[in-house]
Amino acid sequence: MAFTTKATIASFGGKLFKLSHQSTTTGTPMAVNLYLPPQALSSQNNNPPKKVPLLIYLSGLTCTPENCSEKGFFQHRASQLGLAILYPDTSPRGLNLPGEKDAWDFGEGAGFYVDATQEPWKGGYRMESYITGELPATLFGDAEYGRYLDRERVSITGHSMGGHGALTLYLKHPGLYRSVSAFAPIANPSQCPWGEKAFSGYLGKENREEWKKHDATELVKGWKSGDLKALVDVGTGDNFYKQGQLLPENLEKAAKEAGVEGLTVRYQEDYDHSYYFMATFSDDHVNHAAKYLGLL
Ligand SMILES: N[C@@H](CCC(=O)N[C@@H](CS)C(=O)NCC(=O)O)C(=O)O
Repeated sequence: MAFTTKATIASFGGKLFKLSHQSTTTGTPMAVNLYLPPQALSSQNNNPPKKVPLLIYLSGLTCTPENCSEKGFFQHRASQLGLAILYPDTSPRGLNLPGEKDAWDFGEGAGFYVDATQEPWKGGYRMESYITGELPATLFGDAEYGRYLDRERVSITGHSMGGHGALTLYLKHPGLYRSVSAFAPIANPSQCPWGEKAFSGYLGKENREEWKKHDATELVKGWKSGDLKALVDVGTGDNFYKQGQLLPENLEKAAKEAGVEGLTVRYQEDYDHSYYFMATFSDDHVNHAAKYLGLL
């Protein structure tokens, strides 16, 4: 369903639009933020306006579309290059399922970008279908916003749970995105406490084979689509990294053993899990996407 525009905010010469739409995939209203750079907006009277490529940013646990729009600083470099950014939500909200709000790492704010197969989650917790299907289809088809966007040039990035989402959706859907990057991703969720909890709930405790289809370290072993075009940053001062929630080394090892080229993992000395880390390296991640989107 078409978007309702809740707010329009000037940012780095472009505009951030706070949007909402009724999703048939989740059965709920979904909030999403869209940043249009100045290059798109200044051509709004051209017929058609200049179409710019799109970077989809998937957020981490507890987040809404606001966190990264406000303090990730992606808009800074995106405005210079002419790149739109889409900030979706991290789960459906308002389904009022039992236990949905009991924990910060499961349920609301923690959809893990999978389509749940287990009750009571499978009706609405369908974030993989939402992010890869309904959301881009709605956006590119939207009379107001779709005309600025080039649906053939899309890349994906994300943080933590969203880094897991970016990597797995990229690996599961070859050709859908031109490149991928991730900040502090949950890189091997089948082997860490966050992933075990989420996959047990959404996919079933016993269905470990099913878990592998949503695990970047497992998926990379079957990658057959050439150079990976993947950039990953992890801070060595990140407590979640130290606790073994992220496991980027497992992803690196799996890619190496499978002979998959094009994965760059950088360990950034002292940086933590926060947006101080994200904002420091967001220019690099926008540049990475821009390279494959024909902007650099
Ligand atoms: N609520 C958790 C932290 C969750 C967390 O760090 N979430 C990250 C993504 S995994 C985030 O972006 N949080 C929102 C923020 O920092 O603005 C805790 O208390 O330890």
